[in-house]
Amino acid sequence: MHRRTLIVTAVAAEADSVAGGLTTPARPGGELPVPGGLVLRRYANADVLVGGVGPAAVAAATGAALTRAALVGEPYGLVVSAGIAGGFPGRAPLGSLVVSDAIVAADLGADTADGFVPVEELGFGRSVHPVPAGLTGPVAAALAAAGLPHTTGTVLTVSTVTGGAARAEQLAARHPGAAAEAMEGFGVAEAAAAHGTPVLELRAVSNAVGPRDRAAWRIGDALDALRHAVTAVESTLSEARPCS
Ligand SMILES: O=C(O)c1cccc(C(=O)CC[C@H]2O[C@@H](n3cnc4c(=O)[nH]cnc43)[C@H](O)[C@@H]2O)c1
Repeated sequence: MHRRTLIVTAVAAEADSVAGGLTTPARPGGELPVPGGLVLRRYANADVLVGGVGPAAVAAATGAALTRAALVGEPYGLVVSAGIAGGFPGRAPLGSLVVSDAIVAADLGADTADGFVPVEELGFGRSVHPVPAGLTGPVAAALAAAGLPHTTGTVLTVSTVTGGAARAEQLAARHPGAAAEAMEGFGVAEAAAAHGTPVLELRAVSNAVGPRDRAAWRIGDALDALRHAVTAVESTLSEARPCS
């Protein structure tokens, strides 16, 4: 069974890479306005949305697109948070891809004398969206079949880009399964969950998580990797059957 996928990026350059990787044709009419001044780029099996940087902006944008689709009786079957990311050293090298097995809001909680406490332990909310194995596995297999370097792991969502070794070590210690950090996945996942829609995060690594080193960023390579990844996983996204 085919289903339509909503692919959400933070910025237009990422959406260009995603759209450039899709091999199916653009839908007649091409672009569709969404409440909030957003625009959906429409393709045969997927729509691409530039949702903004950070979890709050992207949650609002994703919610608007999901609600529009539901109201016109064309709900999406899958939501994908896609873009560039920081990779944890030793887990996700520059230019490689990360497929989420969980999406975690790494700074949603409280700082205490005993260290960081996630919201669940404070007694409210959630900071983790598990990704169905029936999504992660087939998407990773499609990347492998295309010969694209990748890893599966937790993708952390942060509101502040990590810029030092101490913070990188703290995050890696707190989340041993973490492969990458970015700024939108958890917002996309919250909106998808509100609509009962499965969610996956797909990231291409542009920089290492750790001390800030602008000269070492490889944003162009990561955008190319994202485009190749989308070509490789396009049919899997419409066909994979999520089952936890
Ligand atoms: O100024 C800096 O030090 C800096 C370092 C890395 C990325 C940025 C960005 O402004 C990009 C944010 C944008 O890209 C995603 N992204 C890419 N790398 C990372 C990262 O290491 N940590 C968190 N987010 C990253 C993110 O999803 C945003 O959309 C600035």
